[in-house]
Amino acid sequence: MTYENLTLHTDKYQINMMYAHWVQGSLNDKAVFEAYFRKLPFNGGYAVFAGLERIVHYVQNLRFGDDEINYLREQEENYKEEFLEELRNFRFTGNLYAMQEGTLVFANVPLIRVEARVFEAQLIETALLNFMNFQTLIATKASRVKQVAENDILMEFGTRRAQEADAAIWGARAAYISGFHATSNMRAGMLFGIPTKGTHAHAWVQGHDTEEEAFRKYAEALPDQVTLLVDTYNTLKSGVPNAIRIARQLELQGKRMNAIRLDSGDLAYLSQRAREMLDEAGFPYVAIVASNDLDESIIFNLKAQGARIDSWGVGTQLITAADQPALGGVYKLVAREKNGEYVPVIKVSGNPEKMTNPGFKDVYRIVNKQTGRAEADYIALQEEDDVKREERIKLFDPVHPYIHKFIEGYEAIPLLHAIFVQGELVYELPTLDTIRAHHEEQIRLFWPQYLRKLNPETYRVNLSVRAWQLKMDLIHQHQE
Ligand SMILES: Nc1ncnc2c1ncn2[C@@H]1O[C@H](COP(=O)(O)OP(=O)(O)OP(=O)(O)O)[C@@H](O)[C@H]1O
Ligand SMILES: O=P(O)(O)OC[C@H]1O[C@H](OP(=O)(O)OP(=O)(O)O)[C@H](O)[C@@H]1O
Ligand SMILES: O=C(O)c1cccnc1
Repeated sequence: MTYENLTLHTDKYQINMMYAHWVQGSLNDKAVFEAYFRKLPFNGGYAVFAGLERIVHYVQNLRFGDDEINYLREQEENYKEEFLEELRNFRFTGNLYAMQEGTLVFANVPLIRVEARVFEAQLIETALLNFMNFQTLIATKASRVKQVAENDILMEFGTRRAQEADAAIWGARAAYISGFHATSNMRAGMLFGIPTKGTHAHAWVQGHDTEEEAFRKYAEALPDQVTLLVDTYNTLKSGVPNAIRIARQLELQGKRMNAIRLDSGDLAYLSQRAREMLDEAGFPYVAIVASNDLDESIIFNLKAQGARIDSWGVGTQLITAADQPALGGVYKLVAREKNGEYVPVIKVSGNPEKMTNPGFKDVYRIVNKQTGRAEADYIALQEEDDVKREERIKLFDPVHPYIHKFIEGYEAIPLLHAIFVQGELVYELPTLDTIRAHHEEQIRLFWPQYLRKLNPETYRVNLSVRAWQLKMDLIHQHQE
């Protein structure tokens, strides 16, 4: 059994469509798909794109090996042997464009564009969305936590509550992209180079005759990284006083205790009292770590209550994106090859929000040269040159097209980068620290009103006049 080959990590309907294309002789026709989401998660003002590194590895390693072929043969007697033979030669030979990880992204903006034989473009939909949706969701959640604790140390503690192993490690990576400082997951540390941190569990304290003995033995074993969990019995009556005793003993050895950790009770009150006790005892340098089902709202609230917490361990709520467990990213056909040329296609829907934006398009971030801040994302047909030349363009509200403005003196930053061209990887995957730095820059690119957690302003995402006109024309054609 091979677990590593992700080629069949797809929905059966993709293979069915591949088969039907093969039968009908249309497998080599080119298709253009775009991946995007329609609604921002967590009622927020932005999302943080993530998932590209995993997508790159996935696309590079697409192969139907013996196990995959045999399984398909067993599963579906309709699949002809020649089709299965065709699959043996399957490689991704198309073009794939994507946002850089860590980029701030918005609803209805293409985040990934795939231009490939329909045979290939169809297969990869499921996995692409799987990776993009999960990692983008967690990176976004982490960014919200980061926003409320900008100057504190943030540790990702979620593995034990994550939806299985892949979610734990890719979630840890997504959190790091958005500004977390460390993860408790050692494998994520090993695979991605994320710094790891850890304290100790209640079991360590319970496993000794007294709390003080537990603390002392722990400090003897790891004198340079002593963070003591003080809530097993009574935080203020025994935990903190015992931790202070250990801090004293460590000073006699010329060492400094790192921190105490609070994991239950009223974290605002306990942190204030513990801070006083530590300061009075002469240990102002001993930091206070808090954990216990934390999320951005609780952290924000604790800060408003004057909590004296320096470092936050955030697990369940982050790794499971508990208040919104899925990002609804979709993958839609926008153009297809017909008689050797691309024709735009649309999906018309009773729900106007679900109507797709047809045509082969590019995305630009329009940055005001004077303020250095982003004004809008602008989606134009690929052949449109005015935006590429940074000439005057019209921004207008697609729902109320009479509300518009013309802008010039802007910089148009193309957001979709070439990742694969004709099947070749042309993109050098950035280091995780480069991605993190890119994310920080992205945060600075936007006015705070778009980023705030509560009732953010809606950032403009506009179609060019031509892209909008194309959409209107196709809607009218379908209505007729
Ligand atoms: N001052 C505070 N203001 C708002 N929320 C808080 C405050 N202190 C703690 N919390 C949060 O309230 C929740 C308390 O959870 P819970 O009722 O399980 O209490 P607990 O102290 O963990 O109890 P237990 O002893 O069973 O572990 C946690 O999510 C915690 O982060
Ligand atoms: O609350 P989260 O945000 O998910 O953070 C992780 C939690 O996991 C641990 O608890 P657990 O009860 O599993 O183990 P313990 O006995 O070490 O406290 C830890 O003490 C945190 O409370
Ligand atoms: O290091 C810790 O304190 C830790 C790690 C994972 C989960 N809970 C706590």
